[in-house]
Amino acid sequence: MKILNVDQIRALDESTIKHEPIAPLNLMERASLGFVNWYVDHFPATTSTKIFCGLGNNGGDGLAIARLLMEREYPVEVYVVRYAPRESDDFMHNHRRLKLITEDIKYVEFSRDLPTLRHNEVVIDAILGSGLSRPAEGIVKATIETINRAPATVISVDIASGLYVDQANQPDDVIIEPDHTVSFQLPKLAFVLPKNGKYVGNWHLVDIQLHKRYIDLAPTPYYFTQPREARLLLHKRERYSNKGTFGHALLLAGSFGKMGAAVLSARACLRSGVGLLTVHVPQCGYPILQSSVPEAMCQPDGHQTVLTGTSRISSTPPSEYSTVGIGPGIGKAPETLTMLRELLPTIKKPMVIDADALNLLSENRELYAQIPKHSILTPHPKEFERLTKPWKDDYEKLDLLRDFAKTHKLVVVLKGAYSAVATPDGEVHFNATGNPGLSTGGTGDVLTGVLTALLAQGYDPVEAAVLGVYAHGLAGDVVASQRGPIGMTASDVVDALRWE
Ligand SMILES: NC(=O)C1=CN([C@@H]2O[C@H](COP(=O)(O)OP(=O)(O)OC[C@H]3O[C@@H](n4cnc5c(N)ncnc54)[C@H](O)[C@@H]3O)[C@@H](O)[C@H]2O)[C@@H](O)CC1
Ligand SMILES: Nc1ncnc2c1ncn2[C@@H]1O[C@H](COP(=O)(O)OP(=O)(O)O)[C@@H](O)[C@H]1O
Ligand SMILES: [K+]
Repeated sequence: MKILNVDQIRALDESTIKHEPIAPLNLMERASLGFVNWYVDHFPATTSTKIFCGLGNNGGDGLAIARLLMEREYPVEVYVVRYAPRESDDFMHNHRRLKLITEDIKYVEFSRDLPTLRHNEVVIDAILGSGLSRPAEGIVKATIETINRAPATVISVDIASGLYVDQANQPDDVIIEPDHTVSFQLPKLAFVLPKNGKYVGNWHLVDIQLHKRYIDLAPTPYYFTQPREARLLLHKRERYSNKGTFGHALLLAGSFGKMGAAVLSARACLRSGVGLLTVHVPQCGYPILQSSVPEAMCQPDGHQTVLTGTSRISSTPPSEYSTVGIGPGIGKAPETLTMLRELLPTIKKPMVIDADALNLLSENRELYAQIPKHSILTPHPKEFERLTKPWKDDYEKLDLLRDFAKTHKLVVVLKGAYSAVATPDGEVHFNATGNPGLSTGGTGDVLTGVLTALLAQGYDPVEAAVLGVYAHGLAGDVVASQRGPIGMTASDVVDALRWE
């Protein structure tokens, strides 16, 4: 699913109006009805509902929503925030229609006009939408602050008032902090950026049949991966297959005190369909890996506690494996850096690079050029900052991410809520699955195992990253639904991996 920018969203509305064709007012009615259908599904008709409307089309939506809810006998109060002398045409039209069914529309010009908001009621925020062009001030600001202080449940129409669709807000901007955002048809970039979490709440999309052809043709670097789209990437397992069909992966992982990372990663790799797996670990990890992951072959390093790449029992060079995954728990010993330095130029196929392998790279940036093209790197934000530089906001971080992936021809998975998969072509695919239960040690090691398995099976690296990140997050969601997010462990995530 595409994520469009604010100009495209406006053009999409216009294209729908022109090509369907549909009158602007009827499109507003459709959007408002979409919101109301969602609302009716979530809140009973006894819910005391206060709707705050601005003077633009977001406010017009609010007025139409008020009328539609009154027709359904919800106890509704309407407040029009009068911050400007002029209203939009569609606002005016909906204002007239609402006046036909109620005399009781309240106007907020001064703070004293604001009502008291209680915990058992719902506030619908239709003050400002995608037309936001400057920070909230005056009575708009006072209204937003009052709503944010209130114990009521808050639902924003389309986007929280005060939040920009696709550009950074300033730290002192006043923005609605909703419990839910109900938006129209397509997600907005603002919804998937970590710093905006409290200005979005849980977000939901209602389909208002905007012009499909416009969406299909609209150029954008940003996508949001839906379950249907991720599942389409899954390769079928052929009936006449054998373990050779699904590749032989080499995983370089673990060091003294961090063998758990190797175990988790290896288990996840095996749970993700790899044909054969060899894990190269320091000698101290040999008995651990052999006993806890019997399905994997284990190759002890020449060194007792860290990886050096040498092995007395190995005759197969890393370049001969279907793919190589490196990083979980390896530490940053000088011998391990030497191993990485020697390894990279020999590998000609995309590989997976995570954790301390990324940190070693960031401390030795001359190695960037040696990373096999289209390899998958899986930094969390701190690791990504080490690989690049600090950013001032999430938008600058996104630019850095796209730039880094393009410049070095890599697939970069920037992990977190809505993990972002950046491609060598400059696209970014945000992931829909996952939850805060995954914020626990070892889940990143699990992801490395998953991605290594997919590359070994011959998946295209971008598809491997999009599908792997999706399946990893989904496994986290399955665990959260069974035992709640708080008690989730990385081992649970491995066990919940499913490929169907
Ligand atoms: N265009 C369409 O066909 C549709 C639009 N829809 C709704 O329309 C909204 C966009 O409508 P508008 O473009 O009128 O935008 P808004 O409703 O966000 O209002 C923009 C108006 O407010 C002013 N403004 C911007 N920032 C302000 C600030 N900080 N303080 C005070 N005034 C400010 C602008 O100058 C402009 O006059 C969407 O968010 C959505 O809710 C929906 O009804 C779906 C269909
Ligand atoms: N709040 C969250 N919502 C969704 N996914 C999350 C969240 N927090 C963490 N994750 C996921 O959990 C994993 C954590 O990886 P990482 O930070 O490398 O942990 P570790 O180093 O402990 O293995 C990533 O895949 C990340 O996307
Ligand atoms: K709003």
